This record gives sequence, C-alpha cells and structure tokens, in this order.
Amino acid sequence: MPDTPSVPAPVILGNEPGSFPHGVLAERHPAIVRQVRDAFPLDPGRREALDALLASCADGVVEPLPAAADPTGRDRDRWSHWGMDEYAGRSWYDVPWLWAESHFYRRLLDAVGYFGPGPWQGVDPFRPAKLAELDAPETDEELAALDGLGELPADERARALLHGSLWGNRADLGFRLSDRGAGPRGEAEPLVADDSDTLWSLLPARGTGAVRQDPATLCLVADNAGRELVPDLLLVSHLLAEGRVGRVVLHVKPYPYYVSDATPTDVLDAVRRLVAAGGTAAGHGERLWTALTDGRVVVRAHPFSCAPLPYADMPGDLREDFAAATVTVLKGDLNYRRLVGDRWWPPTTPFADVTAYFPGPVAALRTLKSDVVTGLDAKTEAALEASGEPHWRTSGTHALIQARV
Ligand SMILES: O=P(O)(O)OC[C@@]1(O)O[C@H](CO)[C@@H](O)[C@@H]1O
Repeated sequence: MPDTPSVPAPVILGNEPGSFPHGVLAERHPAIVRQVRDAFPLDPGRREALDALLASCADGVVEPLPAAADPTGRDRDRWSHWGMDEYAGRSWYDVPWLWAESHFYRRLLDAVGYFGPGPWQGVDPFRPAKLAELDAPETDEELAALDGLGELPADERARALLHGSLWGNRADLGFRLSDRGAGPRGEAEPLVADDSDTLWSLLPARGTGAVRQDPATLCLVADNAGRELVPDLLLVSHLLAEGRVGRVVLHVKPYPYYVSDATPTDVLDAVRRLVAAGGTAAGHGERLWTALTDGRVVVRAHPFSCAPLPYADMPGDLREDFAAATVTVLKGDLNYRRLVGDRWWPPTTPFADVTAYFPGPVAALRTLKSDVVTGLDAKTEAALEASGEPHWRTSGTHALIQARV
C-alpha cells in the first residue's frame, strides 16, 4: 500500500483576504450567527453571547470553552486534547482553517445554550432550516421521481441512487449562504473523478460473480441532514434490498455541526419523511425502519465526528469500526477535507496516497465546495483550469467519486 506522502502539503489557513477560507470565517460565519439570532426568540443572555461571537468572527481570537459550556467537563477535556489550549489566544485566521471553522460551530452551540443548563439545552439551532428543507416541495418531487426508477435494471437503479446521494451533497444550508454560484458551465465534466466501478466491485449484488462468505458491511459517514440524508438512506435501502450489503453502520454527528450536518434526530426525521411519502419512497422508509429495529442498520454518533481534526488523528475505537467494514464511504466536502487532510495538495496527488493511513477500503462521495482536491488526472486538472470557471473548487458545480481498495 502506498505511503501517505512523506512531505505533506501546507495546511489550508483562512489568513488570505479574498480567499474562500477567509470569506467563510469573515462573512459566512457572521451570516450564520445572524441567521440563528433571527430564528429564535432567545433571552438577552443568549443574544449577548451571540453578539460577542459575532464580534469575535471579525478580528477575535480563539477562546477556551467556558466552564458553563459543558457541565460535565468531558467535552472541554476533548477540545483541550484537540488543540484548544495550543490555539487559545491566536487569531481565527492563523490556526488551521478546519480547526477554526469547527471551533466556531462549537462556540455557536455554547452561545445558544445547547449544552445547558437552561431551557435551550439540546435544542438544535439549525433545526428550523433543516425541517423547512425536509418539508420543501423539492423533496416531494425527488421522492416522487423514485416511482420511475422501478422500471430500470438493478444496476442502473444503483447508479441513479449513487448519483442521487453524491449530488445530494449540494443540499447544504451553510454552503448556500455564500454559494459563489455555478458560473457558466465550462468545458470540464461535472464529475471530475469517477471510481464508482471500484466501489461497486466491493459491494457485488446477489447472484453476480463475486460471492461473499459473509454479508458486506457498509460504514456510511453521513454529512448533511434533509435533502442529502434522504438520498443517502435511499441508497442504503437499495443496497440492503439488492443484497449488496447485509449491515450498515451509519455515522452521524453527536450534536449539531456545520449548519446542516445530520444528528440522530435528523435520521429519525428523514426515515419518517420517507414512510409518510407514500409510493416507492414509503417502501424504502419501511425497509429502513425495519432494518433499524432488527440491527441491520446501526446509528453511531461518535464524539470524533465533531472533532476539528483530520481522520488521520482518529481514536482507536473509530479506527476499529472502519477497519471492520467492507468499505467506508464518506459523504460531503467537510468529511473529504478531514479524510485527505485539509492541505494544498497538488490536485494530481493520488487519492490512495493521502488515504493510505485509513483502515480498510475507503471511498468519498463529494461535491467540491472548498479548495482541497486530490486524485485528479492531469488532463482533468488542465481542463478545469482552462474551463473559465475560476471557482471550480468551491462552487459545488463539480463532484467526485473516489475509492481506494
Ligand atoms: O460537508 P459539506 O456540508 O458538504 O460542506 C461543508 C462546507 O459547507 O463547510 C466548509 C465551508 O464552510 C466547506 O468544507 C464546505 O463548503
């Protein structure tokens, strides 16, 4: 197995005005604070805390989590282990962008009283937006379209559902706040890498050549709730129905994160949405409901899923989870950044090299919404650079399916 590149590329920081990472820290985060402030009738104490965070976004520094932030102290201990003491006092713009962003969301939860004690303990500040998206007419349309898939051969249905999950990643409420917009479609193909054949080779359908001794286990590291989680669950349901997997471990976040990231509550909302939709969607919803009750689908909410660190720093128990899977599929841009390392890799750096540390076969389904990218062939990189789309890395108009056996 190739080794992770011996000389890692520079870590992405948010310290360059005009860059995407800087814009996220300086513009998107304040917009998110205002959005939360307007979405809840918060008491003066909470509003003051939000205003303090808003002020900090512009020119503040990383501050330790206040003692009240976490009555048990367990989460503060984790954050200390994750670098909070090292970075405390330093500008948001001078620490790794991944770390700064993740710490912002943890501070936002403090500001709204998510960790309590108090009336807002456990209330997801992003829930109104998540539910609005789940109940949107577009969701009805996407679920109704499932009725037409039944006529397709199983492998075409599988491909359609895989792409539904892939492009579902554009349904990202935080991203839309500063979506640089899909500029004029250039020459470059929307899919900049496609290892789907490799992924399918790991999850053969019943009755095909490759007969597995034990049913395959899929570890799916989910990303956003709503209109991304629904297609993810539809793919899971299809893989179970076709015998491509016998068991699914669904990783979601233990608490709200990056605006739309899915929590266990969001899994329940999405399954209920499917069951209530009628038609083919309801069949998927009922299959998932049964699979959750009989243990074929297991939901995990590991603390490291909300860590400000790359997966290369994952703890042993999570490493064991991934190692036990036939394949681990990571959804979305943030998980991609954490999987390959949020660094200025040359785009042609082999995906296999930057994921060499990962236990077991791994795949990524991601729309490009931030600067990091690996695993492109030189021709694709050249086409993207020549495409007339200056923001091809961050606009969400391109996506990739990458896999390492
Ligand atoms: O993981 P997701 O939901 O696909 O994207 C997360 C994201 O919105 O957050 C970061 C910018 O704030 C980027 O990684 C990306 O744009």
